[in-house]
Amino acid sequence: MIKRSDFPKNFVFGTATAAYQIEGAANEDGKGPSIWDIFSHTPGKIMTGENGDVACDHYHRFKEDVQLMKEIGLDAYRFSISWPRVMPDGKNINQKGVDFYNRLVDELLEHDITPFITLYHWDLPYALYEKGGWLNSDIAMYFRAYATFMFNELGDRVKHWITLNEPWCSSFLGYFTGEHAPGHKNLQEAIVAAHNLLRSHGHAVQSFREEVKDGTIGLTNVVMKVEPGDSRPESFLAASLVDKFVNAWFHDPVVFGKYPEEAVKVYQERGLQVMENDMDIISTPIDFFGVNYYTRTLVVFDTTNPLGFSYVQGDLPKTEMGWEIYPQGLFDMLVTLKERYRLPLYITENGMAGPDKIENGKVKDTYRIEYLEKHFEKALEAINAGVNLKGYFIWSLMDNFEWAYGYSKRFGIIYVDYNTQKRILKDSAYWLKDFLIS
Ligand SMILES: OC[C@@H]1[C@@H](O)[C@H](O)[C@@H](O)c2nc(CNc3ccccc3)cn21
Repeated sequence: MIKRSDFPKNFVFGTATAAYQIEGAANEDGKGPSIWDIFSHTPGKIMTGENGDVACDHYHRFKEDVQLMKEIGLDAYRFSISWPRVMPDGKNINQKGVDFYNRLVDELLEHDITPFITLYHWDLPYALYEKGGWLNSDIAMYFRAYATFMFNELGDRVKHWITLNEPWCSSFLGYFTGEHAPGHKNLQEAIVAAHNLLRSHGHAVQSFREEVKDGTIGLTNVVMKVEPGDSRPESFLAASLVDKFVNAWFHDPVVFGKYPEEAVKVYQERGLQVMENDMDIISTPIDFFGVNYYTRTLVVFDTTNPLGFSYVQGDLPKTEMGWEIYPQGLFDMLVTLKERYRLPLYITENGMAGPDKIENGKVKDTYRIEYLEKHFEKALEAINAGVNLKGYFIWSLMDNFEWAYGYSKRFGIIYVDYNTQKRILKDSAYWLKDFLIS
């Protein structure tokens, strides 16, 4: 049985959340609307018709939540800042919003929990969306100013920062499939948004080097193990191509200053415009990559699809999200990232949605314990194979607003009763508490 002491001494175990998914107080103390406030209030966008107006009410209950993190024994906590809470119009400061994050950071430090901050976890100020949002090249300057302000405000106490959470999701789910805010369905827009997201990332890193000399900063991407769904050579080719678009497209430019050759041609014909210095800015050196790993993706050659491939379902056991449980993919991708980019890594998200039910005041989420154990084992295997893995953040600390699924998917190690806002540690939280002292 794997033990915490099998991991390197300074390895951090934590949990992760995001502002819009847990804070609530969506219109309180001067906070401005985000694109997710508008999207979640738009009929038909959220499967359950729910929104993040209250969520887990973390804005008011953060002290209780930090106490629970301490009770579990977490080393670190990854959370995001709501840009529109701090800058309601995307530019001017809302001091009450800033005060909240100062209080949260101080509460974490008082409980010996190391804060890891994500600057952007999808909740763009709506006022900036109205100026073009990620489609307007000026967004990089707005993001740099926001990042610089936060570095100056919290950088004396917060030494680990992530610029963006999953730019692939922000661009391709937000602007191509339309499943996420702002709900556009335009491939050209998605390509432009992706480039502006990476430009914004690079500008934030440049500012960080000036403002927080003793800190580390990185970029978190969704990392999918892309595999062929059948044995045809064309499907192997399709898998390799999809890997370039989903994984390499958001890693290569940040390290090599170049987009993957195979994908550039496709995107240049569909609106990608790279201005002089863009790639130099995007490839401003970072300290680590954050890895959000959940599952694998299977693709097959498919001439009926204009893109030449289609996704297929695998036959492994699945979580409530319909995602296959595939711990081997975590090992494979950690090794791949290490060999290709030679950067330290954090697992910034890994976890599962389960059929969590309260029975006699308990949640017997044995399936989540098994999921975490298997993925912990693969993480340790990767470390022993030479991967410089520095930490592991479970998604998530508590059940929360799961984007287009509303509150119907529970990822937390803490159960949230949304009617009463009562928090109940699931069996997986008690298992983690024991693991962290093993
Ligand atoms: O869905 C669970 C979490 C979500 O709550 C987080 O806010 C987000 O950072 C997050 N990213 C993934 C992985 N992304 C993904 C996107 C499309 C298809 C499959 C996985 C999962 N999650």
